[in-house]
Amino acid sequence: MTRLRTAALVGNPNAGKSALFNALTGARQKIANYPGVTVERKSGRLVLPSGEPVELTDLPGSYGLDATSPDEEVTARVIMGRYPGETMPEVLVVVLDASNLEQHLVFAQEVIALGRPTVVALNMVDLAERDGLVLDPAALAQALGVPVIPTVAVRRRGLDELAAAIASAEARAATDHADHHRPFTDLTERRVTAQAMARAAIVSETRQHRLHARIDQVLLHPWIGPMILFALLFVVFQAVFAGATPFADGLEAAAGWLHDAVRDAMAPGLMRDLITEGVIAGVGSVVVFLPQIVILFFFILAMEASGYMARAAFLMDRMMAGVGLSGRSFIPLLSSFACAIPGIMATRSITDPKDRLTTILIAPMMTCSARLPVYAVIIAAFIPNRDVGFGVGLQGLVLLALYVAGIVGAMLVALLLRRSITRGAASGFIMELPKYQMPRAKDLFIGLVQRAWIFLRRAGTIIFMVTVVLWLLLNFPRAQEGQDQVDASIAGHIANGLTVVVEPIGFNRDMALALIPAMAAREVAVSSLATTYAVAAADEDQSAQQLGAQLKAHWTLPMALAFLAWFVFAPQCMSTIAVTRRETNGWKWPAFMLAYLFGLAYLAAGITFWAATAAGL
Ligand SMILES: Nc1nc2c(ncn2[C@@H]2O[C@H](COP(=O)(O)OP(=O)(O)OP(=O)(O)O)[C@@H](O)[C@H]2O)c(=O)[nH]1
Ligand SMILES: [Mg+2]
Repeated sequence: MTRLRTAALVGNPNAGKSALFNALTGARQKIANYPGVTVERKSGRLVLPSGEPVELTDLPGSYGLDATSPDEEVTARVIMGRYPGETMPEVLVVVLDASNLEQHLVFAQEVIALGRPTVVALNMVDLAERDGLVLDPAALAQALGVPVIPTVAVRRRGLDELAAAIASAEARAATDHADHHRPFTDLTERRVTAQAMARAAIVSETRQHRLHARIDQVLLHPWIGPMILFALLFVVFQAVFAGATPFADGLEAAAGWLHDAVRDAMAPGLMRDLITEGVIAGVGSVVVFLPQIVILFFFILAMEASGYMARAAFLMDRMMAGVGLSGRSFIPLLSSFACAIPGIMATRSITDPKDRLTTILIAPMMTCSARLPVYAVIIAAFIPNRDVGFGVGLQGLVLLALYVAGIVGAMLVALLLRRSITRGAASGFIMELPKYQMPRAKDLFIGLVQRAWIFLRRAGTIIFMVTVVLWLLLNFPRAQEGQDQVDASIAGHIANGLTVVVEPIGFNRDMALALIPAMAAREVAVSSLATTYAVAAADEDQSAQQLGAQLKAHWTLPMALAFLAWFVFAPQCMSTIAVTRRETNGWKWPAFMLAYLFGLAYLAAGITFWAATAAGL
């Protein structure tokens, strides 16, 4: 019988473990240039030169075997063979950042001291070379007592050698009968040794860090830094609107054309209506926002890969401390701009449980990409595409304001929570600043394709299904002669009931109708509105108008602004609630989250509506 061969990648955060894992197994794990990207173990298949497979596990980065946060706990457990349902990995592959040896050797020694078959991947040797370090891997191997293989994960350099080293360590593992206890190693001692080893392994060092140090002086400057960060965000949101418009217009025209083509080609009837009103008008109204999503993620991915994101975390640390959070919360909150689900999972790298809980509770207020279609459709319909001077577009400005509103709301809530429910001292923040890197075009491209695919898949599955169900609920029972179809329908009845609740904050029936299906996914608010208006238009024998024109015909500006304010806060997403339940082990906190976010949304929408009405908008 053949054994199942196993190996695990271990090392400090940001050493390039996931990049190496992807290169060795062909997986597509997320990599980014800041610590704490991976928070869960992930396995894949590596094929050795002999053709034999090895199950390789990618682990969260860690500073030591005595875990201080939930993600480090996973690493320690897997290494020690105490992870439920999993055998202990036979070979440990320690991944080191060659340009940061002194730090990374501290944990490496602890792992090597376990006495198990171990191989060291001396990764990022390209960056070490760039920084003018000349390394002596043989000296390091001698000092550590295990093989050391230089690698460049992102350029696939050294992979064959690494696989061969894993294979021979693997062969030793078969005859390894050592008892697997954990020997005591002293941290201070390891630090001193790490320093000595790093010195011995570095043959020569030239001063090339200077440029990067100078860039950091500017980007991390107490007041120039935040200004640059804000200017950058400003550019991002301008680009989301200005850059996407031609593409979005093209897609919208294509959807319109498709709509007309289907209408002309099919015989009149419910099937035709389902396709034109539900699928094309509904799902199509969401898909047209693909260009905006791609532009937003282009900036996010470029900032992640370059190393700027970690600087932004550093800059925000002071502001975060002001509301009782640490800069450690920044990365999870930042991930929440893509989606709150990975954001909430990323809180596993936060050591302090109260810090972590607070971060989980405010994460849904970060504007996730699912809100972008909702914001964009309403802004495009109600905010004039005007230049407010210096080439700054009003639409992009309003979009930025919505993002800022979410951030400010989150900070205020954090402040309140830290003074009441999650009271406690704010923990300190130490984060290594990663090296600056030029984002690689190929990685960016793959990242964008992945994001686009996630967006389209959502449109094709959950948004499609919810829209079709809504269309059915809008069309049955059929209206009597002279009756309005939407009013007669099941959906209309439900919406009329809800309208009583949301009328005080300025919402009409159509808006109320969009809120319930949008619980499945926020983008559904857009497809629901599009479908509702398409059904209503067909009923009144109007030609189908584009969604923007329909909104303008049925809503006032204060109503539109109130709807935007609602979406800044409302917890319109079931999956976020589910992941909160999982990460907090119970229903208490997700229930709390739902209640307070709905409360906030209601307040914000109401205040916006009445203030805008009073201002005569
Ligand atoms: N230049 C260079 N960059 C690398 C190399 N390996 C990884 N990177 C980059 O370094 C950054 C960190 O890589 P990851 O694979 O996410 O690091 P990790 O060890 O998995 O980090 P955590 O999941 O946070 O523990 C990414 O931006 C990678 O593109 C390398 O050999 N050379
Ligand atoms: Mg990783």
